[in-house]
Formats: sequence, C-alpha cells, structure tokens
Amino acid sequence: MKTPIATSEQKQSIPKKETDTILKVSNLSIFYGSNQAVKHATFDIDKNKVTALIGPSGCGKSTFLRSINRMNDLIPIARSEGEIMYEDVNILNKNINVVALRKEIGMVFQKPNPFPKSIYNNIAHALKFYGIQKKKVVDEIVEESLKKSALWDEVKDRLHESAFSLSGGQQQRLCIARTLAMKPNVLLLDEPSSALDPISNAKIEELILQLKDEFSIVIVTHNMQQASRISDKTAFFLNGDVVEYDRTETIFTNPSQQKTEDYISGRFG
Ligand SMILES: Nc1ncnc2c1ncn2[C@@H]1O[C@H](COP(=O)(O)OP(=O)(O)OP(=O)(O)O)[C@@H](O)[C@H]1O
Repeated sequence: MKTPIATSEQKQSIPKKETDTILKVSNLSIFYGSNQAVKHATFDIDKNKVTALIGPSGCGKSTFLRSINRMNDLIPIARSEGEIMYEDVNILNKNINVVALRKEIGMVFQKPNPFPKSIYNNIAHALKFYGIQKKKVVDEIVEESLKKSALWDEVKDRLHESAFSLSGGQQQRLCIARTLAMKPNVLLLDEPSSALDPISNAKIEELILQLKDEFSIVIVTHNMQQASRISDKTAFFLNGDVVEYDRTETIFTNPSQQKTEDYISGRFG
C-alpha cells in the first residue's frame, strides 16, 4: 500500500485541477545561511515531460532540484520559503513524510553511487528498505527496473556480480534502475551523464526519452546540446533567478530575455 506523504489534515483543500502539471513551484526561495541561492522561483513543471534546468555554475540549479525531494534537509544551514505543490501537498511542509516523498520523487546524482553489493542486491536492498521482501516480487521488480533502465540485456547473466564490476555508464543505469524500482512519479537527475563517456551519455539520453512516457523528469545539465536534444521545457537560472522558462525550442531559438540569448550563444558562463 502506498504510504501517504501527508495526512488529510496536512493536505491543503485546493480543488484538483485536470492539468498536465506535476509540480507547481511558487515563490520558492532557498538560503544557505545568509546566501540566497534560489530567488522567488515560480513555474509549473509538466507531467510526463522532460524539464531541463540550465545556467552557469553556482546559479542555484542543484539547490532547486534538491528541494523537490527535500534533500536540502540534510544541509543544516539550508532553509526554504515558498511552496512546491505536488498533488495536493506542499513538499516544503515540515510535517510531511519525507521517506514516502523520496519514494515518489526519486533522485539520481552526477556520480554513479551504487551500493557495495551485487547488481541484484543494489535493487533488492532498496526494496527491503520499503518492506518489500518476498523473493518472487523482488525478482520481478529487479527484472522490470533493469529492463526499464535498458540494462537487463547487459547484466541478466551476472546479477550476482558486484555492481563495481560494471562500467561507469552501466553503474549509472543501475542507479537509475534502483530509483525506478521504487515506482516514482518524478525522476530528478542531477547532471546524470556528465561523468560519462560519449557513448554512455548517448545511452542515458535515449533512456531519458523512453522514460518520460511513464515519469516526469527534471534534469540539471551543463550541456546545452543535451538540454535541446532531450527536454520539452527549459528553465534558465542566473544568480538564483529563473530568468526565463519556456518550451526548449523557444529558449534555444527565440528567447525573450537578452540574458538567455547571451548565455545560450556562449557570451558568458
Ligand atoms: N551545501 C551548501 N552549503 C552552502 N552553500 C551552498 C551549498 N550548496 C550550494 N551552495 C551555494 O548555493 C549557490 C548555488 O549552488 P548550486 O550548487 O545550487 O548551483 P548550481 O547551479 O547547481 O552549480 P553547478 O552547476 O556548479 O553545480 C552557490 O552560491 C553555492 O556556493
């Protein structure tokens, strides 16, 4: 059974809208002590689409991404204001069940970080954490998530070998499989292929395009070609501000802001 993120009392009584929005970010500000890393971000993130976050180093992209599954909670000096509505819950509400939230909103990091366990147990271990132990069910989910992450054919005969015996690109697809095994609705990807070779990078991009049929994806990327190849919408961040948010094609061919134009044409950053 799905663990609720919030009790009904904690949920706000807003009417459910028939829209394709999965996350509604309103006036989101994030601080590290006195440093404001994200300034009043306000935009809607579409369901079953890929949203890219671009911008120069230090402009707040990862901070924004981490706030969507409350990873900033792990940083003692981090503090957030504003709202991120997911379904009918404000993710930033102090009382929500963060463990349940992270199951629905999964995250994959820049550097592949498999557990020091077998390929099979990387996924089985994550399932056990959420109380799924029955061998038949675990076997099914391991296979299903490795298929979804386009890794099954490469590992099906070596499931009990160490995850560290995989290449960097395969390890990253294993980390994606581990996240998919939780059956999330949203997938947060923080530069998931920047540490990989071009072939592994291409595989990850192809995978992202397949996954968006089933998941809503938000990806931080420094690679503007990557953003233009795989994303539907793009948010351009600069010094903590969301300067422009629009369809990716518009951002890259006809941006409305001079700063966006300057950034995408390589004048800074
Ligand atoms: N753990 C932290 N503690 C204190 N300040 C932080 C922390 N993480 C980020 N910051 C600060 O917040 C601001 C935004 O950083 P963030 O990592 O979100 O930017 P970014 O756009 O993702 O950068 P990059 O592209 O280099 O990863 C920067 O000023 C950074 O120094």
